[in-house]
Amino acid sequence: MLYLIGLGLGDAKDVSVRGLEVIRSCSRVYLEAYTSILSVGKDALEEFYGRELILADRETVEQEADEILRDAAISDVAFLVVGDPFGATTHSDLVLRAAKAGIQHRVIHNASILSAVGCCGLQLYNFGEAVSIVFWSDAWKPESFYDKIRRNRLSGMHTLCLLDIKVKEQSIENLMRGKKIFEPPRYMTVNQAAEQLLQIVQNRRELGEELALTENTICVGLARVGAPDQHIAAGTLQQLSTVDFGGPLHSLVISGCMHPLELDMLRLFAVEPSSFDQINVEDSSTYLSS
Ligand SMILES: C[S@@+](CC[C@H](N)C(=O)[O-])C[C@H]1O[C@@H](n2cnc3c(N)ncnc32)[C@H](O)[C@@H]1O
Repeated sequence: MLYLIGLGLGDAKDVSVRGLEVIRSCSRVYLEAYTSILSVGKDALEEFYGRELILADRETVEQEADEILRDAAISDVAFLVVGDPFGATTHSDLVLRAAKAGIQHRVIHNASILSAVGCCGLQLYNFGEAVSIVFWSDAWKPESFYDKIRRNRLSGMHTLCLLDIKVKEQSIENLMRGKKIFEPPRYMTVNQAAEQLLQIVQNRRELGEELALTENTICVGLARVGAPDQHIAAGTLQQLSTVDFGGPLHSLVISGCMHPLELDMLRLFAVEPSSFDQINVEDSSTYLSS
């Protein structure tokens, strides 16, 4: 049996009781280590579970899936994912491979950022498509996430922006020389995401486009949700570009049409309460101009 087990978001002890029992009984336990992280780290998890964990990076999961699935038809193998196993698109592939090999699978769910984001006060029912914001490089500055945010805002929907994680990256030089030397991991901050969005707003303004969001659009930054030191701040996109959110992981939400209760909740986290004064909750058409 292949078990996909969610670990939750904040702490080693967020694993469910059933998840923990299965982890302790499996013959091998993999820890997926590229779509999300628990800031407590692998050692703390091993100590709490009383099990050795095998780190599974993107290469292992995508190119050596057969090794993960080895003997899973006759013994139990656990694949641990921070958050919920299906809070990332990547793990359907492992399930499909298991099914093809005649291996049964079971999922033990847990909290995901996709549901925990509701802690900021914006209602989960009012979110549209989630987007990923990737790190820009000198040569590659994609803007496709802006167009998805635009579509959500036109429908009055909020947008959860998941922010890029780069682990085991090689510099072009090391890649060309075939040297397996990796750059330090990088986790996109709310500030970096806001700065990239502000740049796109500026680009679109210069093109004369009607803007889907501006410097003054109300957004929410969330860091380390579920951990004891989680940090949430609500304010304009411009304001969030300078708030210090501390260590990873971070997410950014772009508001859509807000119910008065949602606004009241956001005010609890306001960077500057007066930023919320101009918002007319009754009229969703104001969102294209705010
Ligand atoms: C692929 S997604 C989510 C994966 C995870 N399996 C889940 O269900 O939450 C990873 C992204 O979610 C966001 N994220 C995950 N955990 C977070 C947390 N505790 N606080 C804030 N953002 C988080 C970050 O933007 C991160 O880059």
